[in-house]
Amino acid sequence: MAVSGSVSVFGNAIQRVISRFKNPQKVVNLCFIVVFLFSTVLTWREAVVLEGAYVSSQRNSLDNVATLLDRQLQHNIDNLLFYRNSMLYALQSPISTDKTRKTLADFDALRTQPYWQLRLDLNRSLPMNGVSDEFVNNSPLLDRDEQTIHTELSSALELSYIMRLSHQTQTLPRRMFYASRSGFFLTSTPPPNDPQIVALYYRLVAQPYFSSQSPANNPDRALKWTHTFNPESTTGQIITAAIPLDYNGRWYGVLALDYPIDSLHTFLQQAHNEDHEGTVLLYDNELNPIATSAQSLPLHPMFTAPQLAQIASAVTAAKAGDEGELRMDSRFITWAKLNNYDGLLIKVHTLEEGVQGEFGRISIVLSVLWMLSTLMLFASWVVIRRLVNNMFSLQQTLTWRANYDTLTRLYNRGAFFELARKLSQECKQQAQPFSVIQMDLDLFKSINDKYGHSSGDKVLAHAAAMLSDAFRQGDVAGRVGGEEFCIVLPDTSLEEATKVAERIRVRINSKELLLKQGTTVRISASFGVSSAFEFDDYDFERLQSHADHRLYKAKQEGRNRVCHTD
Ligand SMILES: Nc1nc2c(ncn2[C@@H]2O[C@H](COP(=O)(O)OP(=O)(O)OP(=O)(O)O)[C@@H](O)[C@H]2O)c(=O)[nH]1
Repeated sequence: MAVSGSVSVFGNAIQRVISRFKNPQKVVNLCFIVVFLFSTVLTWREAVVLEGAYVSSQRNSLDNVATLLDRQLQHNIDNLLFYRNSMLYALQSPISTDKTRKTLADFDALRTQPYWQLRLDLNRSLPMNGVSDEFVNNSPLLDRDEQTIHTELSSALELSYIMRLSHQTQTLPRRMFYASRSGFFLTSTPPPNDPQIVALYYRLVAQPYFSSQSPANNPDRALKWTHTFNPESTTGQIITAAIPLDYNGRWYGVLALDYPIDSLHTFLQQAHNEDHEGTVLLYDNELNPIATSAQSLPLHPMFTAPQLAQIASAVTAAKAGDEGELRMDSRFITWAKLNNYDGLLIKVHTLEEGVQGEFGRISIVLSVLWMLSTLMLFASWVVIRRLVNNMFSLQQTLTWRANYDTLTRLYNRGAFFELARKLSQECKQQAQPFSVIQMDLDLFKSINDKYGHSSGDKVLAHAAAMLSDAFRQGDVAGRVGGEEFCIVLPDTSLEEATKVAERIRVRINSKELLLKQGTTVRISASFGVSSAFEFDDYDFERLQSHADHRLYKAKQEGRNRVCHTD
């Protein structure tokens, strides 16, 4: 009982709210559109936050690799600078010992040989490897200066002790060397004493990292990175960091570190090990791929020329250490410019990897939730819309039934009296004539008795239709009793109202009505007409009473007639 009570209270409340709006369906639609938009905006907001987190995670992942690589490179560069300082100190104040004297004497003895090696103390130092005076003289870049060669050799000897001490096991394996313009070199991976020395020295000074360190090519005397092709390397490529050695205005040579590509591959694989999603690639400053965290460099280029141009334009304005991201076809690209290498790291995250990853799973759940809530919203919209439609049409039916007579479709007594009173008062205010016609079907009881009640109903509906067709717009008719009708005619005199009544009478009486197959009936009606002007009274009830008296008179006088006098 309590439940049904609260349901009906709720129903009434909804009905009251709905009745305030002319078109409740529109209100329901609007409400659901607002809820739909609200839930979509919320989901979209979640998606934006998720996207931000995804971008940050991609950046962090690349940032970790970039930091590790930068830290390692920084360590190596620090070593390189330390070696250069050692050489500079040695050039400033060369040490003269038995060993240096022996080294210089050996050099003087061997300097014309096509190749030579000074193996002073191999347990504590690295061998010095050199080429002939002739070789040096044939190259415009090289210069065996008699004034400085001995000082340089003794300084290089000191460096060879330090280099020998440096730890061999590195996180990022590399080769350190000093290539002198005076025709000798020192390397952490010394060659045997054979003709190979000439080829090695030639390759060292022929590579771009050497010539790029000349005062003309490197006026700032800064560290430079180069990416060169080395046919002896398994991958054919090598990355080199080089700095010039200058003293007293003379360019002595180049101190350099080079990294085999394999070591960079291994480094990237280890650095990117924790993050299983995506591939990290190291590119040089001309956007050539160098190394990858994948098994090997891709056989086909990862990017088309326009895509590379897009990356290049994003990176051009960036400073060292900057990072950014780009969307390319179905891939998400994150890039980071390294602090200690003139190139950049690029992380490629494909859509497939993204979908399988954590963010992909969350995005799918979010999309499914949004679709489910939208589906449920749509289902409830259909139900509520139907409910509201039903309530609205029910309300309209009830409202109609409260005011109209269902049989004749004319106003019922209550609604008619209310309207008639209103119209009479309006006419009174505007001093217009106002008339009332009272109509009653003749001998209607006999039709009921003879043909049945349903036939009687048919006659009543027919008479009402005749009535409705006959009066003018502005006139109002109602069923005020069983077979009694009343018509009010605003702005109509008694004479005009009498004519209207006469017209209705003729129409009703002129047509045979088919009651059932083979049975027709001709009906008639009597009319009483009254007017406000003749009584100087606009009270509707009194005017109707006058009209009713005259109707009675018409009945008395033989029915089927109009009476407008007492
Ligand atoms: N079929 C039908 N009959 C109705 C309805 N309302 C009233 N009546 C009948 O209408 C009849 C009216 O009869 P009376 O008032 O005696 O008048 P009459 O037979 O029309 O005779 P006069 O008015 O003197 O011409 C009654 O028999 C009522 O039962 C209705 O809605 N349907």
